[in-house]
Amino acid sequence: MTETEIRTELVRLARSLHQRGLTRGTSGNLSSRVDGGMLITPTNASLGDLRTDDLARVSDTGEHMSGASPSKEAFLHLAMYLARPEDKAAVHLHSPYATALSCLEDLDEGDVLPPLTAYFVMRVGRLVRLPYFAPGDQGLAGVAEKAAASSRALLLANHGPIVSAPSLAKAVDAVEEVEETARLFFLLQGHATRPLQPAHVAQLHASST
Ligand SMILES: O=C(O)[C@@H](O)C(=O)COP(=O)(O)O
Ligand SMILES: [Zn+2]
Repeated sequence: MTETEIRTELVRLARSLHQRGLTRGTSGNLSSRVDGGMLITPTNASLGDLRTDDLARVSDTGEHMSGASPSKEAFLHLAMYLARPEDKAAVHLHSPYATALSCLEDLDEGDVLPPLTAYFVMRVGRLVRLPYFAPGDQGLAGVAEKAAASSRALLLANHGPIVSAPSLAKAVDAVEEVEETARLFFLLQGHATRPLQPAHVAQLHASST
């Protein structure tokens, strides 16, 4: 993709997420890798109302190179890319069900959601909850990088999900699947539930490699 196409895609998908209520106000941020760094949405801007020229360019080492002031979570996107060199895009949202999940007691921190559907297993795999850090706190960088080495999908405690993937379309698809599976998780509370069996999960992993 050319840089112009990447900019157009970032703006289009940011607007789509915002219009569908997957993130509200000025919450959330999206990035795509480009030569020498990444393009990322600006800080304190609605994802529903961006123009291609608003995007910030940030170097691989975190310097703001051009464009608007970058998201305060730029360091977190860079941490995902450091841990997952094959990934080229990352999306952070405050989507309601995943954010509600991030606030629950008594979760398995390393594997927050059960494998309810094949789509979740194929698109997300495993959702890992990280400890609470205030938005923009760079103390999260090392923790996120370590967790991202084994999972593309992280849930920031009392905050929301961040997911990376080899393309922006795939990262959006995966973060939407995190939200949908969190919604199913809440819908199923109080119902005897039968998640996929380990053999089903192993088969899905084997057929997707
Ligand atoms: O929750 C926050 O404040 C940030 O994580 C966020 O979602 C939006 O921050 P900016 O991208 O800096 O606007
Ligand atoms: Zn946030």
